[in-house]
This record gives sequence, C-alpha cells and structure tokens, in this order.
Amino acid sequence: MEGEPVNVSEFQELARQALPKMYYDYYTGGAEDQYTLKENVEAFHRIMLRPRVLVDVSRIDLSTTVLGYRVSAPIMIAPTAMHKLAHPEGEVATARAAAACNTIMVLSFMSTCTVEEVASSCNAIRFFQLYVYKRRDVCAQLVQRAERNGYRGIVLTVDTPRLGRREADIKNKMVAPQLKNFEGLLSTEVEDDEGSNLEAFAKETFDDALSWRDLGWLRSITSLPILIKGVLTHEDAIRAVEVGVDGIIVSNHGARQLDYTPATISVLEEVTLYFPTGLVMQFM
Ligand SMILES: Cc1cc2nc3c(=O)[nH]c(=O)nc-3n(C[C@H](O)[C@H](O)[C@H](O)COP(=O)(O)O)c2cc1C
Ligand SMILES: CCCCCCC(=O)C(=O)O
Repeated sequence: MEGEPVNVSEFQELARQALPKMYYDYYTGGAEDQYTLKENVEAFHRIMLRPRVLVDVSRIDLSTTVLGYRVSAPIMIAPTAMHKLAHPEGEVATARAAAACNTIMVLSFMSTCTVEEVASSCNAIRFFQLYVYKRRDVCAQLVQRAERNGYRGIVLTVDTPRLGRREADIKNKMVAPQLKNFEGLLSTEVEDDEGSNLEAFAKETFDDALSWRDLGWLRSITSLPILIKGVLTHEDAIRAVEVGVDGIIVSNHGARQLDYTPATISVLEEVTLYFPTGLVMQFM
C-alpha cells in the first residue's frame, strides 16, 4: 500500500499485516458460511444516494442526541470484545478516541481493560454492554460497578444465548486472555482442546435460558436506562417497547451469531417504521 491509509479497507489490510492470524481472523470473521457477513456489506452497496443540488452546504451539522446526550454525528462505538488483542492500550485508547470525536462508546462486557480503567481515562460518555451469565451475581456486580463509575446506560445484548459457530476460531483454536473485570469473581479459563475456546467459555458461562422476563431482573439491579442490542424484526421491537426498554439497537452482531439472517441495514426500515426516531439505532 502506498502512503497513509485513506479508507477502512486500507486500515483492514494494515491490521492483517500487523496482527497474529488468530486474532485477525477473530476480529474479521463471521459465523458459519459467512453469508450474512458478505450480505452486510453488499446490502450497503445496493443503497444509492439521490442527491439534490443547489443546497447551501457551507455549514453542515450532523450532530444529534442519543438518550439525551449530544453526539457529533449519528455514529457511536459499538461494543467489541478484547481490544488489547490488537493494541496494548486496549479499550482505554478507544474511549479517548470516542471523547475526541464527541461520541458515545459502548464498553464490551468482555473488555480487556476494566470498567474503572476506562472510566478514569477520559470524559467520553460511556454505556456498558452486558452479557447475562448463569452467575447473575457476577453480572449484578459488573452492572453496579459501571453505574458507580459514571456509565450512562446498559446495553443488553440479546442475540448471544450461545456464541455463533465461527469456523476460523475453531480451526485456530482461538483462546481468550484472562479478563481483569472478572478477577476474583469468575475464571475465564476453560478446558477445550477441540476447537474455539471462546465458544466453550460462552457455552459454560452464558445463560442460554435468558428471556423477556429477565428484563425485570435487570431493572431491579440498576436505575440506568436499558437498551437491547440484537433486534432484527418488528415483532421483537414491539415486544421490547412493551417491556419498557429505553432503546433498541438493530443488529445481527456483525454476522457473527446466526448466519443467514438479513443484513442489519436491510431491516432497519422494518423496525423503525413502528417507532419514533431516537429509540432505534444501528451499529456499523
Ligand atoms: C471483533 C468483534 C467483537 C465484538 N464483540 C462484541 C461484544 O463483546 N458484545 C457485543 O454486544 N457485540 C460485539 N460485537 C458486535 C458489534 O457490537 C456490532 O454489533 C457489529 O460489529 C456490527 O454489526 P451490526 O451493525 O449488525 O450491529 C463484536 C463485533 C466484532 C467485529
Ligand atoms: C470470551 C467469550 C466470548 C466473547 C464474545 C464477544 C463477542 O460478542 C463477539 O462477537 O466476539
């Protein structure tokens, strides 16, 4: 590549050259045949712009609000696990980037920096993403730590009762580092010589019986607004509103969970049709 990277594909190529194959494959891979992974990109290619001319564009303001917080553009940082696999500063550096861009960062439940380290690193507005473990006490402690440390919302990911079957991770025998957030609470080590250590960990730890009624439990342990992430149908969006969530994130989890779901962008209209804007978001 000549010169500085100028677009996302060029950054991706640099990442491919810099990272160990196991981690690069983890970051970029989708589930199973990766049909939805391709479709997530192609669905964007099918959307054409319809430009109007002779409009004064000398001052453009893309800013908007999310749960009342002003962001410079309708773009936020999605929760992604284990940033230290890519850079020694991990999520702390990501939070500083969010602050510099005046946007919101959602810290992954599976972060490599702690809730507290990220909170004290900068003044970015932060939400905390939650996976529900069978060990509810561990989840409750993490949610309460997030609340104490100034996180402004809980993003409950609802598309991961089990981890998607990611074939590259199985082949690479992907291993996760110990996660500092859980020190003294739960071991993130699992015995699995067969395939993906992440998949084995999720199978052992994530609560695959999680259902709509558990929103009541989450409400009982936090006073923060609750968003649910991973909705792809208007039926589930209606249900989410009925149970009183504060926001919906339309998402197929970057095609890493259930393959052969539609591209996230292609269902955004179906979901938003029923709701006032502001309640529904999509991560890229
Ligand atoms: C490497 C990687 C790690 C991710 N880790 C998480 C995570 O810890 N929690 C979560 O809710 N989503 C996670 N995601 C999914 C993203 O939050 C986001 O949904 C996805 O990248 C974009 O797809 P969407 O537009 O369908 O949401 C991860 C995605 C990637 C690529
Ligand atoms: C260590 C257990 C699994 C982490 C899952 C993070 C995630 O959501 C992803 O898509 O990867």
